[in-house]
Amino acid sequence: MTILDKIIAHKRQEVAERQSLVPVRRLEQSPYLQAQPLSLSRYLLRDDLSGIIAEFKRKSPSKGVINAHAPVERTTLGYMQAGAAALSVLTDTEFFGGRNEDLTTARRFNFCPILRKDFVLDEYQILEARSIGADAVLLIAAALTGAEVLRLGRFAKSLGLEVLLEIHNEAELDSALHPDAVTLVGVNNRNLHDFSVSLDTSGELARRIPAEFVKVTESGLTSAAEIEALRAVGYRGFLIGETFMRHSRPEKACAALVQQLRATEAITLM
Ligand SMILES: O=C(O)c1ccccc1NCC(=O)[C@H](O)[C@H](O)COP(=O)(O)O
Repeated sequence: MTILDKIIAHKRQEVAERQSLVPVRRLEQSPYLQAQPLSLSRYLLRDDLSGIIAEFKRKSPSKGVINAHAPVERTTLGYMQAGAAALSVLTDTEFFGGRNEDLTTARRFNFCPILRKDFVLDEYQILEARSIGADAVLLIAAALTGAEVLRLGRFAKSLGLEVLLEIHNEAELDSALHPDAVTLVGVNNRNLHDFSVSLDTSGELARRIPAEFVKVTESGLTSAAEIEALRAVGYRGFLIGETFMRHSRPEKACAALVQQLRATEAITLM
């Protein structure tokens, strides 16, 4: 049993419980449903932004507690001020120490696309994502069938949310890539069996992802040189969590990385 299997088993139970506590009609009353979501893909394609999706995560299965004290407001606002193009907020509690309120707080303090980072299995979670102020959701190919990606992706689209499809290999790409439902493809560099990280995964899969999808590289990124190397093979989004969150002031670590990127002159107008 992989860590993903464990997370998914727990999530199924959690979603069933939550649905009985917070019915769909309550989610539908959220004021965020009246607002127009921001486009994550458009922000990542902007040449005047860094392409960094800065993540707020307190702990993870691979690293345990990373940062239990950073406040969501100061961190996410700091990320934006530092030059991140978008935010990712972990809302899973059991394995990542997040909560829905973290995303809502980030939403209140920021005007940029926000990805709800969670383990989506059901339409309910997508409506919930919209109701807490998210602009995009993650669908993980390793946790879903191709038909489920299509169904959930279409539902997300009907609510105005973009879908970032996460893959680890070619087989997942082939089974889950539905142009009708997916806008961005994220290659996760972390092997969920042994937690090893290899940026070669992104390097190797880049040319397999059709040009119409915005390419995002996820996990294990630590430097401007790595970002530039992956930008050169077509990536426009760079999802970074731990490299920032392991600092007591994650937003300062983000600012330092954006500075390094600026020094390479890859970002012309920032
Ligand atoms: O981070 C983990 O340990 C993990 C384990 C199992 C499933 C997902 C996991 N992480 C979620 C993510 O995708 C990362 O938080 C994200 O890509 C950022 O990665 P990093 O920059 O390495 O924190």
